[in-house]
Amino acid sequence: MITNTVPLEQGREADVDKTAIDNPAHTANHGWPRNPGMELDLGWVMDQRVNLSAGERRVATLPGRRTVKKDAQAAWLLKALTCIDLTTLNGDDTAGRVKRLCAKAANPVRPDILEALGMGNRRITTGAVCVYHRFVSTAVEALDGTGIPVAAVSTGFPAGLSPHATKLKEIEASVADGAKEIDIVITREHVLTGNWEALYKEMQEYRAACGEAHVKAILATGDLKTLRNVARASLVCMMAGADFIKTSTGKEGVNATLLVTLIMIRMIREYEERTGFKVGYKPAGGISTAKDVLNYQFLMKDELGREWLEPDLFRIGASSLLADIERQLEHHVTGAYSSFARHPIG
Ligand SMILES: O=C[C@H](O)COP(=O)(O)O
Repeated sequence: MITNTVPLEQGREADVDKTAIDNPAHTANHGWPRNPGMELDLGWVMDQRVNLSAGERRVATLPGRRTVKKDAQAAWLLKALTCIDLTTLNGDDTAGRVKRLCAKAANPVRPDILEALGMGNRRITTGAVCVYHRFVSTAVEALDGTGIPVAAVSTGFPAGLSPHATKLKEIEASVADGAKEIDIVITREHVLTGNWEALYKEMQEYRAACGEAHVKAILATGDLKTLRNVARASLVCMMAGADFIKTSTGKEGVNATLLVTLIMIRMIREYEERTGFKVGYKPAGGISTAKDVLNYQFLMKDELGREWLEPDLFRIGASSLLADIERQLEHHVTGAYSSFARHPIG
C-alpha cells in the first residue's frame, strides 16, 4: 500500500505520493498559459556557453546521490507512467499494433497490481500515444472516450528533409485527423550552419500550422555536434513558441542522455526566468528501464521543481519503458519479477 507521505532516504518527505498520481495529461492540463514565443533575441542565443566538465560532474553524481525506495519508488514510477508518450514508430507498424498500444495506454498496469498498490480506484493512463501520421485516425478512434491525446510525429520525421510546404501540410493533416500534439523535427542544417533566423522562422510556421494542437520541437541532439548548439537550438525553438522541447527522434546514433537533459532543462529554466512562460521537456529514445526514468525525474525535480514532474510539462518518449515499470511495480507488490514476455507491449 502506498502511503500518503513516504520519507525519502535523505530524510525529506516524498516528492511524489499517491495523492498526486491520478493526474493524467488530459486532466492535469493546463494550469499554465501556453508559451506564446517572443521575438528572436540573437544576443541571448549567442551568449550561450556550456561548461562541459561541470555538466558531466553534475549528471555523473546524480544516480548515487538521489534514490527512492519501496513505496516512494512505486509512487515515482506510477507518476512516470502518466508521463509516458507510449510510442510506436516502426516501418512495420500496422493498425492492429496501434490499437493494441492504445489499449495498453488506457490500462497500463494490470488491475491486480494496482489493487495491491491501493490504487485500484484510480484512473491511471499514459500521457499520450505517439504514432506516425498514417495511424493518427486509428489511434484517435481507439482512444475515444479515454481522453488520452494522440501525438503525431511530423515534418518528415525522422530526418526532417521533406519540402517545407509538405511539412506544413503534414502537420495540418494530422491535426485534421485529431492529433492534439505534434512532434516536429527541426532542420538540423539550420543549427549546424548557425542559421538561427531560419530555425526560428521554421519553428514559428510549424507552431502556426499546429493551431490549438501543442507542438513539441525535436532537436535531434545527437546530430547537433555540440552542447552549445543544443542550448542555442533549445532557446530559439522556445522563442518561436515551442510548447515542449524534445531531445531525439529515437533514430539518431545517440538519443536522450542525462547530460543533454541538463543543458535543455537549464535553458527551460532560463526561459521561464526571463519570460515567465513554462515550456515542457521530453527526453526520448533509449529510455527503457525504471532506473533510467527515475534519474530523469530526479533531474527534473532538482533543476526545475515539482511542477515539471507532471504530464503537462514532462513527457517521456518511450516504446519499451512501460514494460519495465510494470515489472518493477509487480515486484514491489509480489516480491517476484515476471518475465518480459508477460509484458509484450510498452
Ligand atoms: O519518441 C520516442 C522514441 O522514438 C522511442 O524510442 P525507444 O524505442 O528507444 O523507446
